[in-house]
Amino acid sequence: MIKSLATLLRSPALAGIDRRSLVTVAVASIAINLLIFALPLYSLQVYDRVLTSRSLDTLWLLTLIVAVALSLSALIDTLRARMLLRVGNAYALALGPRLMDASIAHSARLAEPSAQALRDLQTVRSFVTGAQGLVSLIDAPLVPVFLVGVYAMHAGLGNVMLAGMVTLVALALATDGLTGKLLRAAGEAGIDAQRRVEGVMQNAEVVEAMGMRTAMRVSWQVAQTESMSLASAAAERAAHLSGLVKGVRLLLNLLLAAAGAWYVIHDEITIGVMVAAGILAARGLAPLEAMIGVWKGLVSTRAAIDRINTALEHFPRTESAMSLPVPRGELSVERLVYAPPGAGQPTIKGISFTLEPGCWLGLIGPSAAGKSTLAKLICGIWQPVSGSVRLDGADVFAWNRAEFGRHCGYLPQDVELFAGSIRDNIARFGQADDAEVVAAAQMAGCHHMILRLADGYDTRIGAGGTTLSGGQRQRIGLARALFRQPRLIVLDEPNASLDHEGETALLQAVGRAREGGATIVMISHRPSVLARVDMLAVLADGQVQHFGPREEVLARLQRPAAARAVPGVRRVGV
Ligand SMILES: Nc1ncnc2c1ncn2[C@@H]1O[C@H](COP(=O)(O)OP(=O)(O)OP(=O)(O)O)[C@@H](O)[C@H]1O
Repeated sequence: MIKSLATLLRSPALAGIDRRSLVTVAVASIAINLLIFALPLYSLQVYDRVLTSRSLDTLWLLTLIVAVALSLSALIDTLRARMLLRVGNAYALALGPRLMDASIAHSARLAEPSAQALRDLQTVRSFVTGAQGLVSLIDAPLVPVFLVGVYAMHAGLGNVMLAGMVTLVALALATDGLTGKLLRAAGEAGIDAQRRVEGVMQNAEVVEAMGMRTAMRVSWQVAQTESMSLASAAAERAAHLSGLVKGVRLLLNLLLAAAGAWYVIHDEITIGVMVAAGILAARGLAPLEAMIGVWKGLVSTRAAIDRINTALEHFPRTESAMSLPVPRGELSVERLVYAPPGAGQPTIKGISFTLEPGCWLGLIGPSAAGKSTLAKLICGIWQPVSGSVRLDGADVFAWNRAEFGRHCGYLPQDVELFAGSIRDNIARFGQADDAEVVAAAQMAGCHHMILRLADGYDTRIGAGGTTLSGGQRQRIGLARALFRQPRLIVLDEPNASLDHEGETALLQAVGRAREGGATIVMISHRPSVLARVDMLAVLADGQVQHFGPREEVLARLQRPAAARAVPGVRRVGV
């Protein structure tokens, strides 16, 4: 048990806990508990000395000393709570950025939005800082000190307390055995219900348009009810055990009083010892009772720590800290193989090609050919199973994301803009001169469109802000991709929502980026686009069917047999 506790404390999820402050908290706990000894010692003196000597001076002096000791104990207790608050907050602040990175990587690589690890971080923080958390457990290791104190007074009373301790520890273990599994299952079911809610809210328009509210509500209710019934079953068992614990505690008090009285009657101890031992035993057993009280929190915190560890293990910092020079833009895709996580079959099956800097590649192929997957691999979002994508010889996946991002512009198929101003979105939420933002917008052909909005570049989008049309979003997304003229530009169906004017602006922008030496990969089936590219790649079933200069590939596609071999390419109609 101690070994597993040590492993837990060393786990990456708790790496951000300030150990030195915890040692201070432990020292404070020892001080609090030692000062508490003043009360039984006071009773001992008052019952055995003061009452017999009837010395009021001694009584006042003793009362004053013990009052100071207890006040000091209360003060240290408050400071300890404040320190735990600071430890918890510092922990969340220290681990938060890494978990945010891991959550983004998780969501991007598994294409499954998940902020669970960040919620788990708050669970651990609340446990460390809350009154019903770590502070309830922190006194538990000092229970033996109280036991020794009671034994020092009388072995018989010590035995009664030891029996009480063993009973309470057994009840704690029973609580774990009877409720732990249920609580963990309830937690998982709760997370599942939460995921469903998030999914529904993200696609609320679809739900409303097609009257799917009832079906979605029922699906959520099923998960929610399961979570609630598991939690209720656990709570019911815990309530029975809690009643039992209270009963045991009352019985122990009675037993201690009875045993004390027995020993007093047999002249083995004084009344003072009897009262002092009762106080010591009660204080000593309290942390064990508290431990049972916070068991639910303990189980959910343990599960949260496990999930944080998993998130950190699956998405460790694999990026190189090495700073690389600005690439020229030579893109080489080498024997690239990719299979989605959990899928047996690869969706990219050994693709290889090279693009010179300043080359514009058009990527075409039927639906589900793997075009978007290839685009994500080229941007280093997903990790290949084997092979690599290299920009100027450096593996894009291993490249430091922040640094690689400066050289890469990416426009996904579903353009997502973030809550914030249009300026922030174009500037990728970093520091930027106004001139740079305007230049990117002008290049993407959306400068005038932005100026026509109520607050121009300061127009807020997202929650509580303006809702942009699909075409407007796509143009701002393009400006974001072109911001600061990256060396590699990957555009996934960038003209899907664009009108003729928008498409002309897009082609001009990409043409200018090419003139500036950027390497461009563009997925599109529009003839107007394909007429402008330098190279053309035709993808089918995760493989390159044709690759080469545009004219050459188009000529090959004109042959009926070739076009038949790549279904969907016919509609290019070039
Ligand atoms: N996150 C994912 N998890 C599992 N499978 C995926 C994932 N993303 C894509 N796939 C699968 O990979 C294959 C290629 O998908 P991809 O989106 O790359 O095709 P595409 O050529 O871009 O299609 P389209 O033209 O329809 O957008 C498909 O079979 C798809 O089901």
